[in-house]
Amino acid sequence: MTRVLSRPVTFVTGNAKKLEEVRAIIGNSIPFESLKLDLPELQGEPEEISKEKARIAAAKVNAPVLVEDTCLCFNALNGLPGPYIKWFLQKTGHEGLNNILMAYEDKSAYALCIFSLALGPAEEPITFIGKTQGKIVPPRGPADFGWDPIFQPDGYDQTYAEMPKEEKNKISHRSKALAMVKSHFAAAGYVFQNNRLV
Ligand SMILES: O=P(O)(O)OP(=O)(O)OP(=O)(O)OC[C@H]1O[C@@H](n2cnc3c(O)ncnc32)[C@H](O)[C@@H]1O
Ligand SMILES: [Mg+2]
Repeated sequence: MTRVLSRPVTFVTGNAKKLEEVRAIIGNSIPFESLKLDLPELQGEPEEISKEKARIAAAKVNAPVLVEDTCLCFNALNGLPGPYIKWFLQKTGHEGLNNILMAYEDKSAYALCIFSLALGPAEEPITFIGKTQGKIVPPRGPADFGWDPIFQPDGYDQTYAEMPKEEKNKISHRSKALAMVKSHFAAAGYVFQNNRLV
């Protein structure tokens, strides 16, 4: 069934680095616009946070929106800091995050990216989850994107920060979630006119 929407999909984020990766990964496969907006940092379970973020964004923009929320989860801490990683990173830095894990032998962690698509303010958001397993290490590589220097994905000698961007974008939590977003768009029968969903 063809879905008729009167506005383009807007990817809403306050994070320029996220947007850069989303642009690189999506390429031309989904026409979208972006809007820089700092949405509230919500509490709760990761999927619910992402959905609620989409509802808030759709109400603000009054259009179809795509948002994502990223978590960094330590297995030794049963998934924390998880959605609260932004504040942990801001307050304790890479060193503090490593120090927290000094109390545990298990340094394993996973990066979680949860996209939510809300076709309008009144519509139930659809979620797409990407997960990449790895471990927390002392920082290596450029420190220009979040916790990239301390996350070393399984099967690699480099941290996310040390990898060429194209390499990270092949295996990252974000690219896995976006692969599902792309499949959804391919299967959903949305119609694009002049690069807009109509
Ligand atoms: O406006 P939004 O999209 O919410 O952007 P944000 O920066 O607030 O992002 P989150 O709420 O999802 O918080 C995730 C935190 O993890 C960081 N982060 C997100 N994706 C990352 C990635 O791929 N590599 C490293 N750090 C990342 C990001 O800078 C934040 O500090
Ligand atoms: Mg945020």
